[in-house]
Amino acid sequence: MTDGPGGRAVAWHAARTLASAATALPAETVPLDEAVGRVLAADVLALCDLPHYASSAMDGWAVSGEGPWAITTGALSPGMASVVQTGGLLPDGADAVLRSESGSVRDQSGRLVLSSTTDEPRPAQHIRAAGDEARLSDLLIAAGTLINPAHIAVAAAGGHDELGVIRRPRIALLLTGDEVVESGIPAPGQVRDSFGPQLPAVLGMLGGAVVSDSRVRDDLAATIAALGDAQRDSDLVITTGGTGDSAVDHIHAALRSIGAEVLVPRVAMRPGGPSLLARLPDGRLLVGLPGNPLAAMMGLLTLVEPVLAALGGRPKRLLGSVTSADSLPGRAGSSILVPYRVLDGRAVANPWLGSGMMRGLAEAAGVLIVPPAGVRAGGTAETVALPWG
Ligand SMILES: Nc1nc2c(c(=O)[nH]1)N[C@H]1C(S)=C(S)[C@@H](COP(=O)(O)OP(=O)(O)OC[C@H]3O[C@@H](n4cnc5c(N)ncnc54)[C@H](O)[C@@H]3O)O[C@H]1N2
Ligand code: MOO
Repeated sequence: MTDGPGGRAVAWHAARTLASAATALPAETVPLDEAVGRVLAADVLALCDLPHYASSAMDGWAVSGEGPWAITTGALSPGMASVVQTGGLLPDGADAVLRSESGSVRDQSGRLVLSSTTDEPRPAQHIRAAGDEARLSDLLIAAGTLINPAHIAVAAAGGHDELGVIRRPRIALLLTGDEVVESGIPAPGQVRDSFGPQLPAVLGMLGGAVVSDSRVRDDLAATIAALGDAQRDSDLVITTGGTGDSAVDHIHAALRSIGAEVLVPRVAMRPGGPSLLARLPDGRLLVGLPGNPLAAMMGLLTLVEPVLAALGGRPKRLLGSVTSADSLPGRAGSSILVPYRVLDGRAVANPWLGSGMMRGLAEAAGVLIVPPAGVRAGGTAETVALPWG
């Protein structure tokens, strides 16, 4: 494994495991329509039977006993029927529903009499019984569930107006790089900012919310001051750039200066090796991403994603696997992360894999993890999914 400014590199899988050790944040209550995409903090139980009353599943007549039936209103006794609509409350005494297309009504000396024109209804036919889907206090949605729109409808049917969800991890971004410009075509020596426009979106996809976004001069004192400010309102600080050892790289020195505990000084991977994970003095976590854009995204998949999953109480995303079309050489002591596309069911490495290039990732189906021993053509490689699917 390679050593670097922060110390000894941690193997790729081990780095992800260390980043997964964060403790889940406390719960908050949100209205139902804001709960999609959040993680449920406590079990949701039915506050009533589902459905909570017996109703008709069809437009037609509620009937009691054998036909023909005398049409009436109110409670039914055998031989009586009354008009019902889909979803309508069944009168007492109803034991089936006859669909409107299966019956005919005739006037018999001033009394309306209903007869079936088919072999319907069977007993209990077209009745939605109370409690068919769930009984009062049944478990409807388990704590830890990532809530989808259908869960919202289940919770609403179960009588809930709001849900307890794990607080969304709040993220402070500190972007370094005096050469970085935020608009237009950069002059030689300048570079167009990759992170400002991209990170809030990808962090949102991972369940986080960027609450502040600051630019920091490539200066040690400014970096130390910015780290102090960033901690205050956030659960996670993410820095970009400055992870190296040059005169303009200050992340490691600033972390030492404020007494942070470095948990992962760098990761045994390429690109993105200088990615780091640290615990700040107040206990919050910091992920340092390298300045090279592709390297930073590989650091994000390795460290930020598991940290956010753990803080947000989300299930850890499992690694996938794919058959590699080609032989991919490995590198002693290191994993190589390769954005790939799929051709004829097999993974093919994308072009544009330089650590400053983003086109290969933009066109990727996922990222291959090539172990030190490499992957042979036709062999299986582990994959990590992209946050955008
Ligand atoms: N002597 C060595 N030099 C380098 C090593 C090494 O081991 N020895 N490692 C290389 C690797 S690997 C990486 S990755 C980078 C890490 O660099 P830093 O994290 O210190 O980042 P910077 O030096 O600030 O910037 C690197 C690169 O990225 C560009 N950058 C920075 N911010 C942005 C941004 N917001 N948008 C787009 N591009 C950005 C910056 O202009 C540089 O080109 O170090 C290698 N060097
Ligand atoms: O992580 Mo660096 O070259 O590996 O960009």
